[in-house]
Amino acid sequence: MNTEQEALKMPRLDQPLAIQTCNLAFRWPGQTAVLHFPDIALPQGQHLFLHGPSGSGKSSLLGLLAGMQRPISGSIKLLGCHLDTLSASARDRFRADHAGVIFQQFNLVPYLSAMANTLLPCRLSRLRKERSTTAPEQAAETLLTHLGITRDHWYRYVGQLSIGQQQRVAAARALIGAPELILADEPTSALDTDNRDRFLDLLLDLARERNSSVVFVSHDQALARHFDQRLNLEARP
Ligand SMILES: Nc1ncnc2c1ncn2[C@@H]1O[C@H](COP(=O)(O)OP(=O)(O)OP(=O)(O)O)[C@@H](O)[C@H]1O
Repeated sequence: MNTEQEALKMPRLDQPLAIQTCNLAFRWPGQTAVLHFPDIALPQGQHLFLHGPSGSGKSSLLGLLAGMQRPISGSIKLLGCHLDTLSASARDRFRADHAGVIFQQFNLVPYLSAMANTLLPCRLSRLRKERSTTAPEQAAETLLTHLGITRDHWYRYVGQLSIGQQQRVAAARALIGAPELILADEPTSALDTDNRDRFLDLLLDLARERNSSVVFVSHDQALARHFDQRLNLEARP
């Protein structure tokens, strides 16, 4: 795969790197094609725009950074931890403690309310619960309110919410407990331009408040200007 990395802002050398990858390659089980990825060096608190056409490997790379898959070669260092050397369960633990993931299809639990979905990370990770400066319920209320989910929607099943509302609940779930990393896969694809820009501004403002590093996947070049760094994956033959 031909790839190109364009740094809009050079990493500041006085900031520790939140994400550092080197010579990453990955092959999906049952496939012969190997995906090769450009190196990432993202300082803590910076925001990376991961861009490329459909099939270029954006979700695959995000899955590697989230520890959901393991590379066939190369290294991934997150917050100083060598993720690629950990077992699957240790990677799950690391993700629960340190990463808020917004999936392309949101992956909310349909039989739980917006509030219960938002609180899940604090139930799964003591670190996330303790990092919250207020009680988790209060943190969830604050996040849902910031993200425009009104009180009358907090205790509804997420299946009864609109796609845009579900997306914002997924963002609240990712942000609760101030994880150091936010990994977001095309979270604005179902939104019109106005809502897309509003959602992105909110997400990045909240990430900035928490000094979270963000990797944001999108095929929409217009969003690149909001980010510190940009990584382009090129079309695969
Ligand atoms: N679960 C999977 N099993 C096997 N192959 C997969 C799987 N997911 C993705 N692939 C393959 O890996 C390659 C990269 O896919 P990926 O979903 O990472 O691209 P993408 O850039 O995120 O695409 P899109 O913008 O359409 O979401 C494609 O050839 C795809 O067919």
